[in-house]
Amino acid sequence: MSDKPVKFGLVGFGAWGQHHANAITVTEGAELVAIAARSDESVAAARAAYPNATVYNDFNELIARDDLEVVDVVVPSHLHHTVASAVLSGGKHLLLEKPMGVALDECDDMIRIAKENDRLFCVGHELRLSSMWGKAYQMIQDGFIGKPLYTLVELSRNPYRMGAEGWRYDLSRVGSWILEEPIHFFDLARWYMEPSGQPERIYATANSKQQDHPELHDNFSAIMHFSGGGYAVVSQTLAAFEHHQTVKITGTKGALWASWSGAKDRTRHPTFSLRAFDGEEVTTVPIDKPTGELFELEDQIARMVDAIRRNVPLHCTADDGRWSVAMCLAAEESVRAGQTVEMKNYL
Ligand SMILES: NC(=O)C1=CN([C@@H]2O[C@H](COP(=O)(O)OP(=O)(O)OC[C@H]3O[C@@H](n4cnc5c(N)ncnc54)[C@H](OP(=O)(O)O)[C@@H]3O)[C@@H](O)[C@H]2O)C=CC1
Ligand SMILES: O=C1CO[C@H](CO)[C@@H](O)[C@@H]1O
Repeated sequence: MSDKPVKFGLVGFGAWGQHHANAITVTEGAELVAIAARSDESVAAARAAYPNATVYNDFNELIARDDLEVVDVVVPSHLHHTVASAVLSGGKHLLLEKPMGVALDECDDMIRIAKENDRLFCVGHELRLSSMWGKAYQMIQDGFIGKPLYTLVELSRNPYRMGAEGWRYDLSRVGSWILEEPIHFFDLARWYMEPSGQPERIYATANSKQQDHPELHDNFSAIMHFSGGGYAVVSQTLAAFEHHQTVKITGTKGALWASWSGAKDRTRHPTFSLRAFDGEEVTTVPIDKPTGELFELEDQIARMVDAIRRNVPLHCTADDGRWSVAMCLAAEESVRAGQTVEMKNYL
C-alpha cells in the first residue's frame, strides 16, 4: 500500500468545480496536479488559483497523463458521459458529479467501461457522507425506528444558478430539472428506505412559474412506493428563498426529524438539528461536526483517497448513481404522462 498522495485531475472549473479544486487541495493524502477547463477565462482563473497544477483546455490531454490516479469530473450534465467514458477508458479511477448521466444508456455504457478497465467509479451524491443525514441512516440501520415505512424529503430554496452559457436552463443540456436537485433526495430516500426494499413505482407532478418554459419545473413532488410496503415523498420548490431542507422518517417503532437551513446551499454557517423518537421519548441527537455540501464535498474527496489507498467502500457506487437517474427519469415520465410509472421499465 502506497502512502504517497493520490494525484487528482479535475475536469471543469465552474461554480462547483472550483469548490472541488479547493476540497482536493485541503484533503490530506490528495494532490491536485492537473485541471482541464474550456474557455480562456476559466483556464486563466484555474492557472491563477492553482499555479502548481498544469491547466489544459482539452480534457483529453489531462486524461492522457500517466501520473494521474483519479479524475474528478464536474462539467455540465450532458457532458458527463463523454468525459467520464474517456476517463475510464484512459485507465483512471473516476469521481463523477451527479447526475451520473442524463439517460440510462449513458449510465449503462459507463458501468460497462468501468468494469472492463477495473476502475473505481464513484458518483457525487455527497449527502450520504453528512454527519446528520448519515447519522439518520445509521440510526435506521441500528433499528432505532423499527422498519421504515415513510420518508419525506422536502426542500424549499431559491432558483437554480444559470450555469456556464445557461446550460442549467436548457433541457437539452440539463436533461431535466429533476436530475438537478431532487436527484439528491431520491438517492437519500432510497438509502433510508433500504430495509423496506427497492422502489417499485412512482407518481409525480410538477408545475412552472415560467410561462414560456413549462418544462422547467419550479415545483415538483413525487410519491414513490417500495417493494416492502413503505413509501417516500420527495418534494421541492425553487420558487422560495434561502435553502431549507427537512427530512421526516417514521417506522414501526419510532421517528426521526432532521432539518437543515442556510442563507444559501453553500454556507459554512448553517443551522441544523436531528430529533429522534424511540416510541417513548423525544431526544435531540448530538451531531459531531457541521453538515452542508461544502463539508461533505471534502469528505467525498477523502473517501475517494481511502477507496484508492485502503480499499474502503465508496459511499455511492455507479449502481446507486444509475438508480438515482432511473428514479428521476421515471418521475419525469410520470409528470409528462400524468400517470404512475413502474420502475421495472427502468431497471
Ligand atoms: N453534488 C452537488 O451538490 C452539486 C453538483 N453539481 C453538478 O456539477 C456539475 C457542474 O455544475 P456547475 O459547476 O454548477 O456548473 P458551471 O456551469 O458553473 O460549471 C461547469 C464548468 O464546466 C466547464 N466545461 C464545459 N465543457 C468543458 C470541457 N469540455 N472541458 C472542461 N471544462 C468544461 C465550463 O467551462 P467554462 O467556464 O469555460 O464555460 C464550466 O466552467 C453539474 O453536473 C452539476 O449537476 C453542481 C452543484 C452541486
Ligand atoms: O446540490 C446542488 C445545489 O444546487 C445546484 C443547482 O443550483 C444543483 O446542481 C446541485 O445538485
